[in-house]
Amino acid sequence: MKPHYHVITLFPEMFTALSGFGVSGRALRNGLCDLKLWDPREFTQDAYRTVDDRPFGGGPGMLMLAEPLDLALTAAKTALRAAGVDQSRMVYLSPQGRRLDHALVLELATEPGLILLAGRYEGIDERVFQRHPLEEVSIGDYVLSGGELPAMVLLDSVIRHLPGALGDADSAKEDSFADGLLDCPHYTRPEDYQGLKVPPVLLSGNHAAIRRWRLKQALGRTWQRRPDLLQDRRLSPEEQDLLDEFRRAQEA
Ligand SMILES: NC(=O)c1ccc(N[C@@H]2CC[C@@H](O)C2)nc1
Repeated sequence: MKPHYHVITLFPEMFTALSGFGVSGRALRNGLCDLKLWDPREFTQDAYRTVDDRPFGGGPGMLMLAEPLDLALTAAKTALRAAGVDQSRMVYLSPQGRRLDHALVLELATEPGLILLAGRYEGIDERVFQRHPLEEVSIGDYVLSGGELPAMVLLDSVIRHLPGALGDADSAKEDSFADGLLDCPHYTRPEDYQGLKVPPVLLSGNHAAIRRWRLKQALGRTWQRRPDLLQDRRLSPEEQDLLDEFRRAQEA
């Protein structure tokens, strides 16, 4: 059953960046999933279609009003139920959230429905969280002007895991983070670019040696750049040997 992704956003046109290009665009076009955008402004009842107001207690900027968000979230839930999806995970993108990582992406990729709330201004009225079981998710420790780009980052990474989204060739791209390591270096034609050569093993046709070389490079890079990832990852005897080889070569 294809997953249904619903996003509450004041700027639905931004989402052509996801729906109009590449892997995510093809997945949507091919019906591997669908995307529905809900503009809170459509759920206002005043003549000025007001979606924001000043914060109680003072302070800079504006906040998104609870009512238009509450009505839009409820509309999305109702649409999902009509499509046969009873329980959808509801996510609010914010720097206060759980960090998005491979594990969370895999979890979200199994959901038949997702409702994402992309905020603007300084944020949203807290009472929205009392009306809806929103989980907060962050794509990193920095502040953005809106939740739309984080929503698209989340959806792009999730869509890549849907069956059929990636051809077999591309799915290798997932392998590195899937096995808890950084990616190895990549090379394509020409064999000699401005005097810079391709590692001979990659031209050897010896697939066992190529696999080992790539694994060694991935282990070495992870050790150099993200040793924290190696904390949580047991190494096989072969992997330990390859990493030792890499480190000895570094020290030589
Ligand atoms: N790091 C992140 O994932 C992130 C998410 C949202 C965001 N900004 C929005 C604008 C107002 C409020 O809704 C939150 N910034 C950073």
